[in-house]
Amino acid sequence: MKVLVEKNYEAISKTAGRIFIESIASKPDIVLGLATGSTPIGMYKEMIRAYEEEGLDFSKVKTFNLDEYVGLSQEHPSSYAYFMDNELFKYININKENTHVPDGKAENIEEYCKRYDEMINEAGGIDIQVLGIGENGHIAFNEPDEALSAGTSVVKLTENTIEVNSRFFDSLEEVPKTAITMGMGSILRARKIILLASGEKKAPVIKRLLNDNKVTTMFPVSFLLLHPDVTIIVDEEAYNG
Ligand SMILES: N[C@@H]1[C@@H](O)[C@H](O)[C@@H](COP(=O)(O)O)O[C@@H]1O
Repeated sequence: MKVLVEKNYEAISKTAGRIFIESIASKPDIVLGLATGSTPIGMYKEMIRAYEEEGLDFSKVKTFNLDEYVGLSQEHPSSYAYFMDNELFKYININKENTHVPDGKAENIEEYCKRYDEMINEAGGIDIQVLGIGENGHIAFNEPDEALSAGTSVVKLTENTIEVNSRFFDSLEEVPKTAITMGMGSILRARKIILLASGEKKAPVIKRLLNDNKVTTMFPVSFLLLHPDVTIIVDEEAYNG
């Protein structure tokens, strides 16, 4: 596991953005694994800047997002599909058909989850995956539990996650209780993984990840210890607390 400690949020966004920009430039039909949450927003801004100022071409890029709330349509302002459109897709020349965010309104949701993993495989697998991290160590929506799904599945969100994510909704009651998430296997199959963390609230989980040499489903991010190509990019607050 490679660890890069940067001064602040702006610096982690620039470093992560640069890795993505260079990857896209060297493989124009790259498959990106994308994440939501506040952390990757600065990195997406860097990618938009590279499109505007350096002419970075997204026309052949394919993307797969990690997760989506069950029950929210793509037009819902708190949905992750809406987030991706407004933080990245609408500013770059990506072909909308090449972007995939799990469908929170899918009719046969179990079938749909299986199909989502197949779609990733059919696209050639994820070349580079960006991840944020929850304050309880979740990645995507893989919450601490006795068992974690290998493939994409529907999961129950913890009270903690519902509360933390309520800032993106008008009220706590509006936050869906379940979500579709890529599974640990889907994530670990990505060829390269970049984990981003910013701010002192993330310091306890980053400390645990870097110091505990143990893999446990009760701390989902610990599965990254098994992956051969993970880079953790953190700011000083997330590193030192
Ligand atoms: N499902 C997402 C995760 O993918 C994300 O990593 C996490 C952290 O979000 P933030 O970056 O806002 O701290 O939030 C949500 O729960």
